[in-house]
Amino acid sequence: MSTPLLSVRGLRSGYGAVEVLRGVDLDVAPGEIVALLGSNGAGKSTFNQTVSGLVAARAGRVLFDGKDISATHYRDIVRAGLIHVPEGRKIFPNLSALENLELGSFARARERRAANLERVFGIFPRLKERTRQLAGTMSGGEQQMLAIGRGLMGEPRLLILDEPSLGLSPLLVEELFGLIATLHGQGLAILLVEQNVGQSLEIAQRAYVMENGAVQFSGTGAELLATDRLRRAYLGV
Ligand SMILES: Nc1ncnc2c1ncn2[C@@H]1O[C@H](COP(=O)(O)OP(=O)(O)OP(=O)(O)O)[C@@H](O)[C@H]1O
Repeated sequence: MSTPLLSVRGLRSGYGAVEVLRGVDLDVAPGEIVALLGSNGAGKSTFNQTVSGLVAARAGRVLFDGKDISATHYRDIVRAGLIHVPEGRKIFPNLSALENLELGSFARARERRAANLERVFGIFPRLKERTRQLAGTMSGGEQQMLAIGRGLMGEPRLLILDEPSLGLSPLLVEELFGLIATLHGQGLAILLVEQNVGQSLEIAQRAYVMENGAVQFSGTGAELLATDRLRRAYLGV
């Protein structure tokens, strides 16, 4: 593998007395889609939040583009180009769609805001029709597009998507995975946390399976599918 864009070693974190991550190792190469799989409560969101600086790392190293960001403020992590689209469509419901998008260039790429807005509208034409609508009144799918669009406004070098297909209709899920493939085609590196295991493995170059705060498996989708226990656990086949 080429020099990783994101390189995580021995990462530990948690909440108060609860230890969640128990020494996680994970890499994402430039331009790679990596799927992060695991059952509910395995620690995937905690991993994303720790890497993004929202939850403090207790031990271990997080290198982004070769620099240790394990103790860096989340704003400076965004400035470096690691942008996290959190689980649950955390948009600002009382701001318009346009204002939500503009907030995406608060810390990074502010001077290219207008050009990036046009780019996001090119990817999500539906958002262009709804710039003045309050984000909280948009449909679930529109809110998810808004959350991803806001992430793209900051010109990510690595985009972390936390369960982007959650609650979307099958047609929208198709559309979303097509979009993720398009972004990848444009050279973007993506860490994709998903419950849609089959579709994730189709577009990801590699996958990690996390259980109880530790990586139990890493390899290609084909290798994961060749492991009976994992195939049964994650695909039910
Ligand atoms: N703010 C918090 N305070 C205390 N415990 C938390 C907090 N957030 C998460 N946890 C606990 O950490 C563990 C891992 O949760 P996490 O959300 O990282 O898992 P996950 O793999 O993303 O799960 P899911 O797929 O259900 O979203 C769980 O036991 C959860 O209850």
